[in-house]
Amino acid sequence: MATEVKSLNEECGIFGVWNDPEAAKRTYFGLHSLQHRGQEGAGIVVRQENGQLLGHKGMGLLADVFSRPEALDTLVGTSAIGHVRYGTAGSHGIENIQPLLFHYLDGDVAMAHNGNLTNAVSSRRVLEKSGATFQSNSDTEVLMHLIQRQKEATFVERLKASLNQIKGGFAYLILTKDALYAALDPNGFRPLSIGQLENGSFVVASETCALDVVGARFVQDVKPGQLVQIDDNGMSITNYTNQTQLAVCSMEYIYFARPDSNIYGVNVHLARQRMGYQLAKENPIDVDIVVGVPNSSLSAASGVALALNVPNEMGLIKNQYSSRTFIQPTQELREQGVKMKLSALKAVVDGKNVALVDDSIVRGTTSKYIVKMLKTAGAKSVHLMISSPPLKYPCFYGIDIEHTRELMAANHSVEEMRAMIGADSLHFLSLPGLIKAIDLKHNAPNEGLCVAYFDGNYPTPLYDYAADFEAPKTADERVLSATVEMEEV
Ligand SMILES: O=P(O)(O)OC[C@H]1O[C@H](OP(=O)(O)OP(=O)(O)O)[C@H](O)[C@@H]1O
Ligand SMILES: NC(=O)CC[C@H](N)C(=O)O
Ligand SMILES: [Mg+2]
Repeated sequence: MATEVKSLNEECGIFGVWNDPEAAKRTYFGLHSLQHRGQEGAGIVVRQENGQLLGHKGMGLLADVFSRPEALDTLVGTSAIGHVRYGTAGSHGIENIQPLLFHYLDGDVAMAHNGNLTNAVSSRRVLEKSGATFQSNSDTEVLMHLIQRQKEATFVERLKASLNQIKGGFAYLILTKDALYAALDPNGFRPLSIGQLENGSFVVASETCALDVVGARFVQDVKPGQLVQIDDNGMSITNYTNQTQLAVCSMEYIYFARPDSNIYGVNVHLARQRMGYQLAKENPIDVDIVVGVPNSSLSAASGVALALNVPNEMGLIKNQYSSRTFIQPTQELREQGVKMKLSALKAVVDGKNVALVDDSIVRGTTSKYIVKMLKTAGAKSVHLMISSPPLKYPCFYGIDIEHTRELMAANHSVEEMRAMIGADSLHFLSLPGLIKAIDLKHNAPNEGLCVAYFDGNYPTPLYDYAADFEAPKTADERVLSATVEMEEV
């Protein structure tokens, strides 16, 4: 399967609007600002005047999917939802591109989902046994079939009952002829914000950067366990469950979200800057310049430079046209991908001791290559500073972090990693340092953050994933298994 060069894969972006004459175009602009969250495919569904839903979707970037003006012009209606996808479950084909659209006798339903359900496979098995026929093979669709099987009288009641049956991470937007619904999982793993346009219409989006782009005023974040209903009477918010505890994904702050977004009132750029600041306070190294790895680490690099009191220099350039490089996932081609993406500035790094700042190490491909590149460009020494703790555990709630076996930090000590990467020193931000830097101050474990990728403490049971979950081996276990393998030879 062809895959993108990126090793930390994005998740999905969702956007919805109710009662706006420019619903489809508004959704297009909102989705455009969420493009960083998913590049596999995109789609928009509108509610037409007769109450029926009409959609257009395709593979690739939003601008490719809507490259012909007619595609957007035919989506006439005053309410819409849209989606940009990076798949976490099911195949990567057109059948799983969202919004998913269903036609029933009592009305059409469309849904867009960011997150990953942890009980989708087992739920689907039960649903199929009782006669359900799925149109896709992604986890998202399970919710629709659950809704159809509930006995309650109203759609809202059936929806609430179904939301209590799905597990894992989800931010859902659901469009019917009567309303736009937004629902967030009981841990609030994924961000979701409500805004209001000048004409009074409500919009809902994965990130606040999408509210800004369509000219909406921020109203509030959707909270864990909430169901928001927006219709011609305005907006109402209820809870479909009271068993909630905030555990918003810390990787949103570290890497995924756009720097101009705010999640639970915390600006992403400033949080990254504080991560860098804290990282340098924990590791006060002696260098001449700080260089951030573009783009996602530039905020953290500014914080490192501030704390070390040395210049923050542009020692690396990112080719802005390389992000769509789909290649076969071999290590050699991955390295070629980094080469196409980043170049060193000899004029800046020659003869310098460099603090190189990146937000994370997944496989180590980027770091290994950049350290080599900076040294080739004349850097005297390269000290790699990572503005998050070592990534050791996979994510099951909606971001596609590789399997344990591919995570460098799950399989090697920090000193082993340093040697493999070829850096003069290697430093990570501590977990308490990360929590302090994000500064959510929420009354929940880790101040309301999910940090399972770093400490393996998942806030929920893993359901369908529990059996296959491979915890990283300790150093002793690694030695033991290597010995067993040798004996077997
Ligand atoms: O250790 P690795 O396997 O190389 O993965 C880590 C890198 O991946 C991410 O960047 P990415 O290249 O995905 O995108 P970015 O340009 O948005 O930072 C992350 O910011 C690190 O730089
Ligand atoms: N990255 C996501 O949020 C993906 C949503 C959904 N699980 C899908 O695979 O389509
Ligand atoms: Mg990067």
